[in-house]
Amino acid sequence: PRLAVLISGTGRNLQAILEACADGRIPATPSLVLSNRPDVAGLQRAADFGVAHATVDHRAYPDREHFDQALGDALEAAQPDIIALAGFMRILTPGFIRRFKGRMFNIHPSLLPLYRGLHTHRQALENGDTWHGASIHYVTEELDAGAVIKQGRIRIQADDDEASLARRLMENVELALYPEVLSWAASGRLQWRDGIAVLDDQPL
Ligand SMILES: N[C@@H]1O[C@H](COP(=O)(O)O)[C@@H](O)[C@H]1O
Repeated sequence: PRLAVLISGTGRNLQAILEACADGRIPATPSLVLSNRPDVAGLQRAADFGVAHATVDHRAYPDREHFDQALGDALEAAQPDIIALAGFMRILTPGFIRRFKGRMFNIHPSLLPLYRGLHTHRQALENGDTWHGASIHYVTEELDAGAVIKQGRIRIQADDDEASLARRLMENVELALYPEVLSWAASGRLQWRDGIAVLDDQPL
């Protein structure tokens, strides 16, 4: 299968995904990396792996609909079977989501359904939570509300601040979580059935 990845910045999740494709843990071919921001570190990571990459700059479009149309056309041209949003920070329109629904995943840095949207680390700290985590879910029209496939968690430490919590979550959870789920999707073990995530024929 062909895998496309959408990014907006640093690309640490992208790096973990491309490494897992390169060593066979994800049985898929990365066919395109798309960014909505030019000159971000993630694009250089794609270049280092020899993966096709491009920018569709959201600032060049009059509104979300026109941007999403262009983004969707660029994505479709790469004929991806699987699409991974990895630190992609644009809210996508329903029209775009319907175009790719059932084969599009996102990583969100919270234990969904807790803390949809932004500032998840800050909210977990402000609420005095014991646990914090990340979730891989299918992308649907409602933000961060698609079927959750897998989560990983860490215990919040007394001396944690937003930066340390984000770093520990990335290192201890996110970088392993996404390659595992994408290996399920690429091997055909994971399927989308009418809004439900199904692994090895068992609803999750
Ligand atoms: N959606 C969130 O944005 C961050 C992106 O980091 P990177 O993968 O671009 O380094 C990650 O923490 C991801 O969960």
